[in-house]
Amino acid sequence: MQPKTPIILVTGSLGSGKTTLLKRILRKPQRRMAVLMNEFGEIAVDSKVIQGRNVQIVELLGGCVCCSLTGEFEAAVREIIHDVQPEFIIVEATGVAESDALVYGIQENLPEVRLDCVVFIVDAYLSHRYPHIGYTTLNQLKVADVILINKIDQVTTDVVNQVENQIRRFNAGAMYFRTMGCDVDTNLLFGLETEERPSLPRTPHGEAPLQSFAYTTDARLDEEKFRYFISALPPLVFRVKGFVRFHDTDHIFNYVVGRADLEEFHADKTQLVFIGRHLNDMRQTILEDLKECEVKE
Ligand SMILES: Nc1nc2c(ncn2[C@@H]2O[C@H](COP(=O)(O)OP(=O)(O)OP(=O)(O)O)[C@@H](O)[C@H]2O)c(=O)[nH]1
Repeated sequence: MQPKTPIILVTGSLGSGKTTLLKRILRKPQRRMAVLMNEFGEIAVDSKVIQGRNVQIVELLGGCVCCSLTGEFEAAVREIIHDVQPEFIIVEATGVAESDALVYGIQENLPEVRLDCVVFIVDAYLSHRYPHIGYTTLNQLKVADVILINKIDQVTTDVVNQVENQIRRFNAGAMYFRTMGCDVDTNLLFGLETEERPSLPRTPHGEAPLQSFAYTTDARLDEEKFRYFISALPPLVFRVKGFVRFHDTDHIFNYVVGRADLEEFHADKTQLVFIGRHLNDMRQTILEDLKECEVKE
């Protein structure tokens, strides 16, 4: 059984740092990733070009592939999955005015993929100088799960606060990161790694650090209780990822800032990694709540 291919959508205004983030993600050498772009040739490439009907694929060194859209988006995604079987697809959605339509299209029309995370990148300097938020930006902003306030080296902390406050008015539910050169921990952001990392000492630019912990059990969980538990997770839990076993089915479980996804998949045990801010304070309660979901044999 092949699990769904996760898609990460990277949006943001011109010059905000989308390619910078992509390059950071692509540094993970051992993952097979495909990057789908509207424009071609931004990322330095070396080697063979595969021309399909809907997509032009360039094999990069290190197992990543770079794909440029030449036909329909959905057909291109299918072609990529068929031809290169990536572990992740990253879509740089430059110039996509209707991000909500793209998100809807992915969720409704592409059962072979799972929308993993929608990232929106803000240029802190430009957002301060030109605070008007246009239609495209607003649309991208509203559907984002993760918002990077980037280029904070070019402005004061007060300005960063102002920019963030203005943006939060349109999307209060997203997870915010203040970055220079999009320096987020991409492993955590996109769940590229699943093993437990109990506490992450890096504190980027005065923000509370991300923390994580894992929960593992051989017991099966009561589905209804688990769904309720997830719906009641505090907003500082940014991501949950792993496997969950119910009465008669096993699943891959993914949760990103309020959006949960269960996909049937064989698992030997329930194993979940929680990532968020101030998690160490909530860890005990979360573990106790999960214990309550366990079905007693
Ligand atoms: N000062 C500063 N420059 C940055 C930062 N992040 C990225 N840049 C620079 O900003 C410029 C634009 O970054 P890109 O990553 O190419 O932006 P983009 O969103 O992909 O640009 P388009 O594809 O043209 O929309 C590049 O010169 C980056 O090196 C940052 O945090 N601070």
